[in-house]
Amino acid sequence: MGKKKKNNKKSKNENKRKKQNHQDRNREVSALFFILASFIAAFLCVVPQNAGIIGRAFNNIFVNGIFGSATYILPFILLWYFIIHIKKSAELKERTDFIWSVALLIFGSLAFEAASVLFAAANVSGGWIGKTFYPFFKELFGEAFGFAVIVILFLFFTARLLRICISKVVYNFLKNIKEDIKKRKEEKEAAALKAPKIFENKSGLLPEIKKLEPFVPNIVNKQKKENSAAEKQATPSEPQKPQVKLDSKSFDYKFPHSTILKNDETKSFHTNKDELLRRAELLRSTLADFGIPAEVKDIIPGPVVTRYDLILAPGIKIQSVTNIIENISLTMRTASIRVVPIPEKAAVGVEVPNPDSVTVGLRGIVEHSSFINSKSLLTLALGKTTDGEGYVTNLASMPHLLIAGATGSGKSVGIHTIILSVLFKARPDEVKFMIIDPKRVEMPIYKDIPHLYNPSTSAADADIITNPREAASALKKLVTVMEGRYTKFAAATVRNIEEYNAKMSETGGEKEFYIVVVIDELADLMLVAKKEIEDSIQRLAQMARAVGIHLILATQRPSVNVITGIIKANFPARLSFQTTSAIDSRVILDMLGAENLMGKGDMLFLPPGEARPVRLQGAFVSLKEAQKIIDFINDQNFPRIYEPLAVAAEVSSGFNAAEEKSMKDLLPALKLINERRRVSQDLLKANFGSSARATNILSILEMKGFITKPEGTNKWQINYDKIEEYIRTA
Ligand SMILES: Nc1ncnc2c1ncn2[C@@H]1O[C@H](COP(=O)(O)OP(=O)(O)OP(=O)(O)O)[C@@H](O)[C@H]1O
Repeated sequence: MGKKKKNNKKSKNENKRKKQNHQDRNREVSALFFILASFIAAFLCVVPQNAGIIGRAFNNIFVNGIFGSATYILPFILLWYFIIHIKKSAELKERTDFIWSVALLIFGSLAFEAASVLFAAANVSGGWIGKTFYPFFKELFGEAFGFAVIVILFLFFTARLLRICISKVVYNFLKNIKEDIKKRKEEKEAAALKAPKIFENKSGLLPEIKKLEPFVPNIVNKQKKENSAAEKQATPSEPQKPQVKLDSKSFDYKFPHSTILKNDETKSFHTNKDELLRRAELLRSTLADFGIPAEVKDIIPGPVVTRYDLILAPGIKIQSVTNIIENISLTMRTASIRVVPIPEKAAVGVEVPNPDSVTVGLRGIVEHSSFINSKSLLTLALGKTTDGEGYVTNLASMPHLLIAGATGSGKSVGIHTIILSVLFKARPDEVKFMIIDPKRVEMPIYKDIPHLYNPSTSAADADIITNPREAASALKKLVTVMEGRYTKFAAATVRNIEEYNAKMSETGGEKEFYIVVVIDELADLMLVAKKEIEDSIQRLAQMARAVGIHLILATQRPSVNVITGIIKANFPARLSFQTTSAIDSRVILDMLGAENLMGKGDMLFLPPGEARPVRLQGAFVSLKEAQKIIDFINDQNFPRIYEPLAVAAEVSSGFNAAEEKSMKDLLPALKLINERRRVSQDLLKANFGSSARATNILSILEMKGFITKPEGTNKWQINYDKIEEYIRTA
């Protein structure tokens, strides 16, 4: 059944490719026709006397006849037709293009006629069309205004033909003016405020309102400046091409535009100074009520939470604040308050959710200078820090990432932003994703991207892996791919993928692509084949970094059964969304805190080697936006080809030593099932000796389609026809 599905998919891909080739050929023939027509028309316009009867006829019919001087526009129109046919990314709108072209010639004739009358230009004329219809415009609008109307309509038709969106041009123009005015105003304000001051209250424990005032606007200004600087540095929609580039593939791949995404609401989040000061005072007085003398030193407003940095009176422990978190929540009328030590300021930060939070959009971060300027192909746009700064990190240096969080906390959205951030920077032949999604809910949207990879299949058949057993087998094969790369790199006397690719650039050899393995719900895999999965993950996590393989594991059940000691030890970078309990927070981060997050993308990121996590509001991207980016990529029909080593590994045999043994057991197992008319782990164990052997046989039986387990059931269905046929032909 599996084979049939694969064949169907293959033939579908083949048909698609054939259709595409046919369309490409048609476009090329049309382009050739239009460039020839353009040359001939230009020749006939410029030197009709050298073109015999045809030249004279052309001159008499068009230049001295129908269109007058507007005939000279014709070669340009034909040239434009050539351009849109040769440029494969341009959409062909044959009927409307023809209408705009005719309108252009008509209004060109009218414009020339109007010019000849208005400026008494004897050497131009509007031909029969100009002479017949211009009097009507002249009568209706008068000479000068009539000319203006004709020119405006002429420009309008030109814009339509050239696919220029006038409203966009006007909008961008007005936006630039508005931003210019805003920037000048900000500069004036900044000059007035002079250097940013950190307020200090020397008089007592009450924060002094006057001294607080310059602080809040300074933070907001800083963010706005960062935004406009980023906007200036590069066109937002065009992330800079990273330096590492595979030169062996010549496909003209286009990166998706950030403008496909929705605008980021946090670009200019508003802060109400009076409200912030009121809440600071409320916090101070609540602490005082519980006998904790403290001074609010800084207020750091952010898009989702505001941090109040407290200086505790000498002798007061930070735990005294942590102990009354719930009371603070009550008085401040908000849940999810978090207390963090800020050693660099000798302060205690109290993070309080804002009454109105704004969504952090992915667009705001991928347009941020730190993302645009990052050279790594594996740059991740995670979200924004509590003070509203874009937070960008590099998967290549982590080198693997462990993600956990309760259901609904924002894990899937987080995984989408991670995958999409890479899609904004990396060509399909530079980075590939091996996506394992036993939940089958979130990841199917990526099933056709040319970045997809599965070491068990050829490139054309690569799909999202949903079956836990297939996942276990694919991970094993990835270990083989990793070992193959090690051998290859050793032969090339390089230590890692960067050096290897640099060497290939010099020698013109084939480069290696990075492989990012994404597992959305590790728990589902661990349930089925814990030992196998753990072994593969351990080996990959320990060695894969140098050969460009990186793992991202996500789970909503961060228990020690799923995130085992072995896995944890090999994953120094952790990302925790809200957890259901403090214990879960400890499992994932080795500390408390994640249980007090707010959900919906609120997260703690622990970079490798860091002692304290950074709190971030994850970038949000809707499935609709993600789909648009994927469509943009898929529409380019990037050829799905793997670098040879990737498939060479074991694909022919497809099994390792243990599996080979199981293959030998296959025929006796099939005979047994056929005889007993049932299958189970116990039956196989009783006949073949051990549980492990029985598990391996079950896995082979399922992979070969002899048995299937329909979703939602726990019973194997047996394909007796297939079994009988196999036994007959064996
Ligand atoms: N960064 C974010 N900003 C704003 N809202 C978010 C963000 N991330 C998630 N959400 C909201 O939270 C909801 C749940 O998110 P998501 O589906 O990612 O959770 P999950 O942890 O994957 O849950 P499950 O494990 O059940 O699949 C989303 O539908 C969205 O409304």
